Amino acid sequence: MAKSNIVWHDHSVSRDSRETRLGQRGIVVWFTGLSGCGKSTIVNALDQLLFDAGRATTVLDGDNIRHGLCSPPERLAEEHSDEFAKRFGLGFGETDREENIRRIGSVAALMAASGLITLTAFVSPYRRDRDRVRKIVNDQREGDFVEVFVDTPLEICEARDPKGLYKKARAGEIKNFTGISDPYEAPENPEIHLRGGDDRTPVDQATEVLGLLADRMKLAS
Ligand SMILES: Nc1ncnc2c1ncn2[C@@H]1O[C@H](COP(=O)(O)OS(=O)(=O)O)[C@@H](OP(=O)(O)O)[C@H]1O
Ligand SMILES: Nc1ncnc2c1ncn2[C@@H]1O[C@H](COP(=O)(O)OP(=O)(O)O)[C@@H](O)[C@H]1O
Repeated sequence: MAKSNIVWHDHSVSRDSRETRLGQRGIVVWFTGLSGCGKSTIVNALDQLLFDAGRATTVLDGDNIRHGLCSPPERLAEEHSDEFAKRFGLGFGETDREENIRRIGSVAALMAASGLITLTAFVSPYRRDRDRVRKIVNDQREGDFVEVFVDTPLEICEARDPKGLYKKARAGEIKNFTGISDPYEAPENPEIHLRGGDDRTPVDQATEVLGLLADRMKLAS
């Protein structure tokens, strides 16, 4: 393949300077799990706990990111040509999910490099896609990627069905629905394994994650 002629440009404000000013290490906390497992709710609770503790955070959430950076073709077609929408819009096929996670992974790595505690909530069903993000983040600095598996059984996610998507998927109205007509590859060695579907609240779960993150967010002394 031909060389791309793209050259990295270094900037004068270093990552260390940014992190020293913020008093924390920038990390990526990557939540993965089935639709309805609790990712967004737990991330939101964790973000609130971190914010209240004076931390600088940001949240990348699948539902929101698919309103902008990773819009589906139908949304793009409202503003752009059909050809553009088809080319750049992302659905839920395997390759579209791969590109979704590639874009988010890249953004998450940039945010962590700015010193932010970056919380992400994506189904991200393919191990290979998650591992690529792990590599990008850890290549910047080892140990900064924290995978959190929200392990809520499918039956519970389906019973919750807050958006009615499982019902539609069972009726064949949504194709490629994770857990129903599309695979979910569970993490083999997540840094944090949260078992969902018991009587713990999202705040309990977020508090557990916060405890496990404490050392990773600290600046080296
Ligand atoms: N086919 C299919 N499979 C799974 N999920 C679907 C699908 N179609 C729409 N949705 C809704 O989109 C949200 C998942 O988007 P993500 O960007 O997180 O998906 S992925 O990481 O690219 O797999 C997901 O959000 P959550 O329920 O918050 O997980 C769903 O609301
Ligand atoms: N620990 C929990 N206990 C009970 N219900 C929960 C818990 N966590 C999330 N939920 C509920 O489950 C539903 C799906 O949660 P959500 O955060 O939207 O999942 P996801 O982002 O993984 O799709 C919501 O109605 C939410 O209130």
